[in-house]
Amino acid sequence: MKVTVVGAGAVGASCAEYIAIKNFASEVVLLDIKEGYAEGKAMDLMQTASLNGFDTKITGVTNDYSKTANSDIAVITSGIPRKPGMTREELIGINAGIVKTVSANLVEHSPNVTLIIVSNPMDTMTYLVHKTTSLPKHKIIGMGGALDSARFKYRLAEALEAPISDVDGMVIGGHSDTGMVPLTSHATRNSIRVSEFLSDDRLEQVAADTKVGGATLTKLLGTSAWYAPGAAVSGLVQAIACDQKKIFPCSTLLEGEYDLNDICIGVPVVLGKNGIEKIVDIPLSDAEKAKMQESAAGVKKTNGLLEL
Ligand SMILES: O=C(O)C[C@H](O)C(=O)O
Repeated sequence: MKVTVVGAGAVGASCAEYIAIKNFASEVVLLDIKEGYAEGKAMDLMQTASLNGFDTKITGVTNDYSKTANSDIAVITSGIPRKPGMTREELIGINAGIVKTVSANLVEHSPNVTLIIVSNPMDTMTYLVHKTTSLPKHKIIGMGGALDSARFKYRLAEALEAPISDVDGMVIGGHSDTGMVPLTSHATRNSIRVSEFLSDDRLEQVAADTKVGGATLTKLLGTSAWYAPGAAVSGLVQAIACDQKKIFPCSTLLEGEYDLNDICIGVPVVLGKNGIEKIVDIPLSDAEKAKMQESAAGVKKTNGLLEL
């Protein structure tokens, strides 16, 4: 199993590290445009192999896509991160051109690759990859919901004063400060609905804190987060590589599901060796349906800025 990670910045390197530590891939190629940078990160990570007990071979390359040839899965983290006070949508001008070039190069050298898009604004970048590559829709996956759901579970556990392993919950919709739809009515603590433990006001606060999860970290760190994004990507890569058939919310092209068309947005999907193997249509309340439509309108507005 060969995995390429494009972009050796904090998110790309953290993603490569988690993939290696989970020890399911034979090879990870880290690619960056900055001369020697990916090579350095790869060497540093390889020097943790004996300490962390993994056999994954990590190599770094400077912008040489021939070294990514025949990748099974490739992750695109390239582009610029946002600064405090910015929205993800503001990155479209720079990141769209980068994601278009990177995805074309990856597909040229690995025509059967499954792509995972992390660069922001992620739902729009995922749509761009659909519009500009020949890959089938099940091989184009946007990573946002897995991360947002992890942040939702963190906030739920905090409110419940419970261990995170007791908590389950999912965030669908667009990966944006206003577009996320945390499914509070579906969230559980050990199979019991969290509404049995938390007031409506507290649950609303949990949802609000979840939606600005990335912005909160960007303010604290001066740039966007990397550990949870890297871990979330590694979870998707592992589900595909190991044919786990796990359900994650991912951004995928919708053709009628959730009453949406011609848009990539986060919905629950089954991930296995074929990439997205199924879109799971779950029943939503009227309020959740309305939020999903509102979220989709925001994503479509950003998609409208693409020069296709
Ligand atoms: O918040 C960001 O800009 C980066 C990423 O989308 C995140 O949610 O951490």
